[in-house]
Amino acid sequence: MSQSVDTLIEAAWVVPVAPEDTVLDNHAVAVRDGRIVDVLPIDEARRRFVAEETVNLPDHVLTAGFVNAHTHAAMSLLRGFADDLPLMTWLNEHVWPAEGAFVGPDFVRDGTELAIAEMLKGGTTCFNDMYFFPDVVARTASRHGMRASVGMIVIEFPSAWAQNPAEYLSKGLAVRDDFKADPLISFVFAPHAPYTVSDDSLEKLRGYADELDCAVHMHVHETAQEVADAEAQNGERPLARLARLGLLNPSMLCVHMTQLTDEEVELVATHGASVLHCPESNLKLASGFCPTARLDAAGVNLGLGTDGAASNNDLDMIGEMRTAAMLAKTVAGDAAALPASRVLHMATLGGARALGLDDQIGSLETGKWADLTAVNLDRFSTQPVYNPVSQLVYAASRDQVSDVWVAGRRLLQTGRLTAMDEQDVARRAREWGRKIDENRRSRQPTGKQS
Ligand SMILES: CSC[C@H]1O[C@@H](n2cnc3c(O)ncnc32)[C@H](O)[C@@H]1O
Ligand SMILES: [Zn+2]
Repeated sequence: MSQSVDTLIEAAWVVPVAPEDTVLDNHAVAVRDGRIVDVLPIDEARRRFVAEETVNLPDHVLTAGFVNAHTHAAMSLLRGFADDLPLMTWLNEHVWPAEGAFVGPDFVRDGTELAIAEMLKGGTTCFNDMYFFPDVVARTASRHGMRASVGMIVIEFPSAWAQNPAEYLSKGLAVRDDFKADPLISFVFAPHAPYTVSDDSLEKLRGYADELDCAVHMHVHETAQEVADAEAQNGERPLARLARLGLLNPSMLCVHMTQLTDEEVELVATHGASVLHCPESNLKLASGFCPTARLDAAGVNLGLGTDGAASNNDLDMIGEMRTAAMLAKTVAGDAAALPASRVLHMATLGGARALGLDDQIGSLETGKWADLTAVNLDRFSTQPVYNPVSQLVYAASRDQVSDVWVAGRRLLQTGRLTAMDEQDVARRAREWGRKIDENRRSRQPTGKQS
């Protein structure tokens, strides 16, 4: 007796992510009510299920949707605004003044939409965001059917979103409450960085995080300067400070971590914190190198993120996987470091685990949400296929992503977004670009216009 399902997706290769290192040839994923019902051989699936829709992907690898574990989605409107600068010059002299002038609900809506369009086209089905107006981020993601982990931000300086740390916290918590019934939207605390959040704010935030069993997502040890300044000012390294404040625990997600001693690698591992690696942002800002292979060997859970498009300058998780793999090998001096399957794990289940969503997404397992990405390997550049995971990580490009489902809803179909007006998203991005550029030019002394 056959069972009815909504969708049967048949692919040349299904890579379920868990168990790791598994490739299932000619398999199908059966989806009902947005969730995975089964992963099984195609001929068996055809016998067992009657599907409302069958999608045939004869040259494709079908895997878990990518989890962009650290980004600032709305910053896609600042892509290329300030390049070739180190972190603190970039932030103090360019990004923060521009954010002070332009960031409001409309900027965050349009920037987040642009980011969602780019991420879906590149196979990302969930992003972990840290930005002003988290209410707008949550609303925008939900409206477009995208999964998001939204940051309840805290930073010591006032912005158009909140005036002080207490207001950041209370407004963030109110947004979390507003979205508690939305299965696409979850929340984490997002104190910006050790150099912008006081002990007092971190202690309060930790109290809420413990009470609500909620993760804490923070830029930590991003640059050597950050660590040296903290040592000079307080005689304490930022990671040690977080440990002293009780924040270093399995709910802690440390973004970047380019400056780590062997003892600190052990400290992170023994406290069970996750590390969210953003290799391209670290390379572009010349911030340093996260020792991912050492962290992995120590048992630390690793996620992968693009960071914002203003420091990357794209939101391409396939590209990020390739960079993460290459960089890990060079940093470790070991070509065997972070093989392709491990990097795919970082980009899917590792990120999901960091966000506390690994029982919901990150792998193709019965009962999980059908957040799926299909990549067409029928290109010169990804032939022949000895191992589809190798092709995906080392050779594929994001324009080979053909189809994407979030909670069983097909948001990308043969390369086209089904629930977004691509022209309109692009038009609004261009308008913001013109406005921001005009403002910058009007403030420059004449003759110095670039
Ligand atoms: C409090 S909202 C997030 C805040 O973070 C800024 N930001 C973007 N990228 C980075 C980075 O790599 N390190 C530190 N801060 C970053 C962003 O501009 C927002 O102001
Ligand atoms: Zn960041």
